[in-house]
Amino acid sequence: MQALKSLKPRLLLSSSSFCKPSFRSSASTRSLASVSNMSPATTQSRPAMPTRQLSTTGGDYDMANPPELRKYLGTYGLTPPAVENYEVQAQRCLRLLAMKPTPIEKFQYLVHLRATNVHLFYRLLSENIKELTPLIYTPTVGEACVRWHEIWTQPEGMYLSWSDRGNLRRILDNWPHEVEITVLTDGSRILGLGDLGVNGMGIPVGKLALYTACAGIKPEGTLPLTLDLGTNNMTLREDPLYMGSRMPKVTAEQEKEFLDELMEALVDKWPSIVIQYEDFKNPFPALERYQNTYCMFNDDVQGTGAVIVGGFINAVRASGVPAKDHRAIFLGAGSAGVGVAKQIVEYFVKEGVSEEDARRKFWFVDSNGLVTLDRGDKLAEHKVYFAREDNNGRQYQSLSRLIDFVQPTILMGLSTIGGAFNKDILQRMAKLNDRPIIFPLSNPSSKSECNFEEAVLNTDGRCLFASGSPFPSLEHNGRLLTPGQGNNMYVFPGIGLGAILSKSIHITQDMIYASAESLSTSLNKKEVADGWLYPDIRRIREVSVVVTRGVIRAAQQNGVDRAVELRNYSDEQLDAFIKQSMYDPFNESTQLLNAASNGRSHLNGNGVSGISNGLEASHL
Ligand SMILES: NC(=O)c1ccc[n+]([C@@H]2O[C@H](COP(=O)([O-])OP(=O)(O)OC[C@H]3O[C@@H](n4cnc5c(N)ncnc54)[C@H](O)[C@@H]3O)[C@@H](O)[C@H]2O)c1
Ligand SMILES: O=C(O)C[C@H](O)C(=O)O
Ligand SMILES: [Mg+2]
Repeated sequence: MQALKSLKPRLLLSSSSFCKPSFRSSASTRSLASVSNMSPATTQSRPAMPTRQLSTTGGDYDMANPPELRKYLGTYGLTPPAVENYEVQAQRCLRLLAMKPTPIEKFQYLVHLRATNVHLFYRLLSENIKELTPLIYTPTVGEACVRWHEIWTQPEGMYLSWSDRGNLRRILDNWPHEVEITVLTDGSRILGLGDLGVNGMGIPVGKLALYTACAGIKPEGTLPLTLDLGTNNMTLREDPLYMGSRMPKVTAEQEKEFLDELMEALVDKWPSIVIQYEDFKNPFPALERYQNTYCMFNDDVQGTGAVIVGGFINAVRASGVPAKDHRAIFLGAGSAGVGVAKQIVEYFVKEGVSEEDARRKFWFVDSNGLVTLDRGDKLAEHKVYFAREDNNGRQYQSLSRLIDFVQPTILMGLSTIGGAFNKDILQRMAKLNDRPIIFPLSNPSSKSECNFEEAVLNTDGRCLFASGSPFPSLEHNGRLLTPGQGNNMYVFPGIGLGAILSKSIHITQDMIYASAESLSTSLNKKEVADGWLYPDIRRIREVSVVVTRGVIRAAQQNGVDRAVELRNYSDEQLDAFIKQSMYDPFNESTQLLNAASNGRSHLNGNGVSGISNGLEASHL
């Protein structure tokens, strides 16, 4: 025991045992250069970078690694002797998961698995995407964020604080990988759970895990980024375990200054980086400010708009009501609600409706009631476009009275008010429509405006339904009904991958719209025949290829692509290129082994370039 105790720290610190050659050399070069450039404030007591502990690295302890690879990696003897195939390892993982009684414990186990064996984690995730996505993403990630300060165990991304301004570029040098895409949040509106400060880190981590699982962006090409700009959440600020700055959220003007510096720093460090904004309370200023300058998009405004249009196109077809005759009530007039409605307007216009008529098909309700021009409060700028002026002075406060007035065909929820679509509301929708379109889109499940069962029971199973969070299938009148999941996870992976592969300068609105249209066409015959609005999530990698192709084609049409050679590819060639560019966790050990045996200097996806001596480098 004593021997083990003294061995472990030595091993953990020993670069010769644990670092692949390239990590050793690049990390030390990086450290020296960056330390000499940094201000004293950022270099004081700077520990050695725990590169090996970042969860986006590693497969070194994979039980599939054969003895020669273990010897090469210096891990021989550090894992049990058996060489196991994936199926055996997966069985162990799934048993371990089953032993964890609660979703948050399963989440924690999966965090651990990712940190210790990233390829196994992604193999497991890609083979069990339907079952595991709810554990690493919505809804469980919501609980994880609420409790991040209690459950955090290891670095998984970067935190940048208000007090770091002036040094952001140099701090980025601490990230040990070449980044292709980042998801960044300021934690100010995490799902429908409010301001969670740096606890919001779970969201970039979860979204980027889906980038890898759904679109094959290699794990080390992803950077989860959380801005520590203060929080107005007093409970967190007063909690001794809270890990962010204990100050009120900075002003909008200060946040703008910070973001200006950050955006410059990100592209200076990684010139081709794709930047996804996520869960900002007020995302519009940044979107407007940066969308024509950087390769960026806002997932909640644009990704959500696209995913909902994707399902909506299919819902409109299934409803039997022509586009021009639809009327929509939106509960919630925030960034997501307005983002969705704006893209539906685009769809209606493409269907031949004038923009003015399309705009007037929407009635928005926020916490003050129907959004009207004469309501007496100062409307936020983003609401003005849809504000009603035809309400004849009436201010509708109640959703049911508004339903009677508008007679909508569509009810969308992006309000964060769990249960707002109650029995009465749903029954009114069922009375008005043969196939009411009901999309309760708030996350996580507890904030969903209704669940699938409530929607089915109160509309005699006639509703066309999609929710932001996943709900189980159910049997109704002898038929198995499966809910659609209108979650931006169907599109953001393809938007990001499309931008990366086409080397786009910007992400244009046409690229976003193309993701929606491509998604709507990605259902297979059975899914269409079964009346599904979205494809089976188990086919998400195939779907992401279709979405990515659409995004690349739109980039080409807009002339924002720099990978101009792709313009000459046929669709089949482009699909093949996309697939071949995708990280495949099942290939990683084989590639590592081949490179180790051949002493080749190139490896895909593992940062192990620079191997020169092959197996001679063994640390056995
Ligand atoms: N399904 C998805 O892919 C997806 C994507 C993005 C956002 N969302 C969800 O949408 C929700 C809203 O996100 P957001 O970014 O628009 O947030 P937001 O804070 O910008 O907007 C929330 C809106 O709800 C309104 N609201 C609050 N209480 C209300 C009440 N009692 N009655 C009526 N309206 C009320 C607010 O006035 C505001 O207009 C969140 O729960 C988020 O998780 C889902
Ligand atoms: O994170 C999600 O599940 C979807 C969306 O981005 C949200 O903010 O709710
Ligand atoms: Mg979001």
